[in-house]
Amino acid sequence: MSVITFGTDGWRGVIAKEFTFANVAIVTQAVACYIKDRGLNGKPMIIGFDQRFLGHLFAERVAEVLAGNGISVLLCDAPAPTPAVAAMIVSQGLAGAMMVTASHNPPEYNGIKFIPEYAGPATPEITDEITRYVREIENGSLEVHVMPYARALRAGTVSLLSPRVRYGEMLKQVVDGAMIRGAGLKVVLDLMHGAGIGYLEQILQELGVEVVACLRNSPDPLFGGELPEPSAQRLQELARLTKDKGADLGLALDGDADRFGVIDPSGEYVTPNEVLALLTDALLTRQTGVKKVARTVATTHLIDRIATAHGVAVVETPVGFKYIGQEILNGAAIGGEESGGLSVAEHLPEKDGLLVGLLMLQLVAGSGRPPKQLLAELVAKHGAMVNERVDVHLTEEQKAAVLAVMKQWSHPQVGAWVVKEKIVIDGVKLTFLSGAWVLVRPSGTEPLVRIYFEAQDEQELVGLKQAMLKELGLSVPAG
Ligand SMILES: O=P(O)(O)OC[C@H]1O[C@H](O)[C@H](O)[C@@H](O)[C@@H]1O
Repeated sequence: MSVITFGTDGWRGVIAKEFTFANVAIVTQAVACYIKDRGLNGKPMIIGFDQRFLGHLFAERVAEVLAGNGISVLLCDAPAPTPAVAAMIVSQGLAGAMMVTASHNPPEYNGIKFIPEYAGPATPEITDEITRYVREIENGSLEVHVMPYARALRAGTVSLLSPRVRYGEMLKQVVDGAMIRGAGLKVVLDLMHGAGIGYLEQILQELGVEVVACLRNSPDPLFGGELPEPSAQRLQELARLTKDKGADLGLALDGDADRFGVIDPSGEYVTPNEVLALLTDALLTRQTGVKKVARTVATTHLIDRIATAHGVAVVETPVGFKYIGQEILNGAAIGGEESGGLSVAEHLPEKDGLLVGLLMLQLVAGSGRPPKQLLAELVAKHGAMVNERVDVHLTEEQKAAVLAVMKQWSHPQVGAWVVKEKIVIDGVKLTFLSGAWVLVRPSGTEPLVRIYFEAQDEQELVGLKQAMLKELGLSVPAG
């Protein structure tokens, strides 16, 4: 069986096991076939990579195969954020991008994200097409074409570029730089040894924001023994420093800088759901004529309450920014997801952790209030929503059993909760008359089942969680 499959966000594998130079060449050849099919091979492609082990060499392998197919290549001269690479597609009118990254996966992983010419994540239709080419290459009916790297450089088929300056300019066009500069803000950063190194600090400096401390600001392919994931649990040092240094915000990025982490000056973690709600409200307050916003099926319904209050529609998508990106292309002014992805139509249909940092600074600068205070005001207006995600490690059999229970769900109630609707756009979601909901779905990036809960308060959340886990035959505690 082939080890090359595309999950929620690209192809990922363990380095030297599945993620080998040979397999990178196969995936690249398949992408080259797709590009040629679309008649886009007259335009260059950009290749980026993050701080992972041998990232630059895997990127060179990608360059050799694209060059072997007669496609000109702009290769990043250093690790770069995924959104900076995607931004170059727009700014330079490119055929697409290939980003060598495994995002927040453990250090032994690497991967490839293909970003087509619309500058957002590839849709499943596109990755299915690429997978068909992968299979043809694997069974020998298509060949991999290679131009050795040194020759491609000499011939000018491959040239090096740094997206930093141009990307910084694009970001600064989306935010109100004068407002941010005028507020004299201080921040603490946590770059998690990732691709945001050299990018976020520089852009903040250009915007007159003082970086009082910067954690994990050096390349480390082992990520200091942790996952490069900006979750509450991994941002404790950032939280402590943000509070101790009297900073206005703590900002973090994931391994390839497309996802964000935000800390309130009180040292409290601001969840992605909360950030999405705050930024959706800010955008809908600032912009008139917005028709719709987008969120995934796993994301807080507080967004719906905010959008409804502004007379704006909400589109619910499966999990994965590839779906949100399509909605942004189709007119959603802002879109985001619970796992820490967000972007706006004025920018890119690709999630961008740096953009979120700047938008949060703009929010604090404009309101003069910290995120948690702004959230309290939102809750006072729209009612509270509390949420939790439980990630459960299960055997394949247990996983099938849990998903089957949900698929076949027909009872009118879960414990005391009366079912309003069963939604099956990704896993199975039950919404309840109380306004609470639960979603059960297999992860596309990790061997897990994710169970998401949302309720009006902690007490309802705990009760619903107990009732649902009991129905699923799971005695798993939260967290
Ligand atoms: O829940 P999963 O299928 O594991 O996906 C979790 C997340 O993985 C990646 O970061 C994708 O870019 C996101 O769009 C997705 O939300």
